[in-house]
Amino acid sequence: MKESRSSRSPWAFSAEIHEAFVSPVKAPVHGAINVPGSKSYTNRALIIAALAEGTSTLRGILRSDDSYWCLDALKRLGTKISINDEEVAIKGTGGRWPVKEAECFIGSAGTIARFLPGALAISQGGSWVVDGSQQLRDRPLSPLVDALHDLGAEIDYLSEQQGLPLQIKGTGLRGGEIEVPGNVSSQFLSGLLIASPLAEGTVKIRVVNGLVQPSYIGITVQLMRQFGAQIEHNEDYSEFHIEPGAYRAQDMTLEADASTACYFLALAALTQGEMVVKNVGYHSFQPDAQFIDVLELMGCAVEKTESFLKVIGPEKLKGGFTVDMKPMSDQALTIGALAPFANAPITVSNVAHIRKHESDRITVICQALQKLGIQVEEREDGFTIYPGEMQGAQLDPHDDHRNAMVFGLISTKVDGISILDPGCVSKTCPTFFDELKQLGVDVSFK
Ligand SMILES: O=C(O)C1=C[C@@H](OP(=O)(O)O)[C@@H](O)[C@H](O)C1
Ligand SMILES: C=C(OP(=O)(O)O)C(=O)O
Repeated sequence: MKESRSSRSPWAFSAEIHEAFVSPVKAPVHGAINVPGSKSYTNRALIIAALAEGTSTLRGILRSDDSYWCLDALKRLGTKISINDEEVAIKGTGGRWPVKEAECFIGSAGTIARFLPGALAISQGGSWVVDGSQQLRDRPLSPLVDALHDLGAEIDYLSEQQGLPLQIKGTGLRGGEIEVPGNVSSQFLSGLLIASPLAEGTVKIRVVNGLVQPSYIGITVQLMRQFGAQIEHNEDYSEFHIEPGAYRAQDMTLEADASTACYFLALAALTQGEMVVKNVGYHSFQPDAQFIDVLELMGCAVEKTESFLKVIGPEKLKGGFTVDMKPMSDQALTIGALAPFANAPITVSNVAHIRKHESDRITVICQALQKLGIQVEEREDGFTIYPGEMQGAQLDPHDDHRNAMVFGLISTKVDGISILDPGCVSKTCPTFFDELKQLGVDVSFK
């Protein structure tokens, strides 16, 4: 087994850059931008298209590390893919992967780690290794592997840990009734759902221990249905019933990334600016599209439409509330970045699971804010941030794109911050610092 390696792909922003400096803005930031494609839509659509019968065309894909490694893995499995900028054509394999033995390196992409094993296990014949960065090796995987075992899969851990690397044999999945916990990651359930139509029999799934970020299951179900799957579920996504049947190729344009949009909306909130994200609408299954409601609660003037989101920042942000971020936990950190500038403390609750994301996000944001001089209270499932004056410091995002992006936001208001390893934004938004520059924010690198 090879050593795990870095997750930076050829689509990453320059590997030569070690530190980024974002200067405090001298005036409110105004702009209207388009954000890149959604990571969640891209990696689901790529994998389902590769499992489908026929050739799919997907427009508006995200070009970042996570999607690069997804395309790379599918190609290593023998899928014919042509990529033309943000458009890909994928000749589906019907789940009969042409290359019967391969090693797939998937960087730090939680989505691929949770969606690919089932997509391989459904195949008849073949044996593949799936591995990722050390960061991804350390993230939870066993609830998915246990549930796939229950459906008849042969999957082995290749290390001491119950995580990547995995060896997956193409034994087919027989179908049946299984349970999966939803409290650590919703992605285990999404991975089971995506594989289920290609099982030999009906699959019934019961979700136990609650479900974090349920809207991501909405994206999974929506795309599965668009590709022709027969899937039924109850209202709270705790029970699913999937009939066997082939996925059929589709021609579709994917949504832009609502999570990425939030950083630019938050920039307006912070700088008394005005920002329009032209290609993300409010009624998306991407939960982060509704983060604008939290910005409204903080005193921003907002416009939420089907096709765009607009935020105008107030004189002073409002605090003095607790917000349960379980439904859209990727933005818990963004609140952490805004809270020191509010007029009263803000508490983020119910996000214990983000300690198992790319970094222990609760500890990283709390330690960074403390380093900048802010009073924080860290709890197992969240944090309270107090308003305060900040001084510059060197901040380490711990190879986590969302930490780096929120450090960039704070830097637009505080002098003397340096962000280490800024290239980690490439996981979902390699163009993050370029976008800031385009908006007139001064960014330099070392
Ligand atoms: O299914 C998806 O596309 C995602 C699900 C969420 O993960 P968890 O359910 O593991 O929290 C989210 O944080 C991640 O960015 C994308
Ligand atoms: C949790 C995240 O990523 P992943 O898809 O690797 O789980 C994220 O993008 O915030």
